[in-house]
Amino acid sequence: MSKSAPCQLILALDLETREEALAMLDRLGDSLKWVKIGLQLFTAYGPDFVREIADRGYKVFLDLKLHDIPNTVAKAVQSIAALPVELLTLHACGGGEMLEWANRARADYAPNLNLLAVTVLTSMNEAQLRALNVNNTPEEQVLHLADITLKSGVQGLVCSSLELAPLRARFGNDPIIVTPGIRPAGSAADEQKRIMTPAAAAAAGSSYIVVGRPILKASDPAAAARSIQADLV
Ligand SMILES: O=c1ccn([C@@H]2O[C@H](COP(=O)(O)O)[C@@H](O)[C@H]2O)c(=O)[nH]1
Repeated sequence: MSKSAPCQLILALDLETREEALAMLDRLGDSLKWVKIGLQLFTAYGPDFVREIADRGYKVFLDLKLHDIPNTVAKAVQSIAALPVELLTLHACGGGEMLEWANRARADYAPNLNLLAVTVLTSMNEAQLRALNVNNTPEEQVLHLADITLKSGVQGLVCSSLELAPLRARFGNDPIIVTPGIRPAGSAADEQKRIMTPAAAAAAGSSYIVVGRPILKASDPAAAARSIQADLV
């Protein structure tokens, strides 16, 4: 088992406009290395926005959560291979075949890209899984989907920090594990249900924590980001 690298902060740049997003990055300064572009800004501004963020020197995590038939997902990965993206998400629920096709497209067209399979969304709890006829606990379901994902050859997982300990115990330090659902102590409750503090997530073995609103909505976003980063070392 290789030694785990230090946990890093990824900013979820979930804002309405390109101008707001760039102004936020200007406020946050140099210490931020990773930016996650999600559905909100990608659907508004597309590949040009991805290039613009990468041109500013950030590493880009493109969070599109692809979920379709294997051929369609593999072709999307092929298209994304032309972009300066380091991490890309797809849904583990698409199944092993979809994940294998996506990973083959990655290997053929973008060997430096890492794919991450989203297991159980951090906004979901056991009751919500039951409503979908999934009778596993979130932890059991994450481990089940992680087995399928890692057998497919995909490089990493997205899950909540609550599942880090059992995942690291089963799969070791090699898989990239990215954990959203990060809330500093004292944060107000919202739709994120499986949450952890930055320090606890880093200690539990997260490769990258993803943080959006606790930074974006802070009165001083740069101070909020600095305080989270200080908790990771
Ligand atoms: O299970 C998941 C997968 C992705 N996300 C994304 O992470 C950020 C979290 O933002 P916050 O404002 O810190 O809640 C957001 O972009 C989600 O799309 C997730 O939360 N959970």
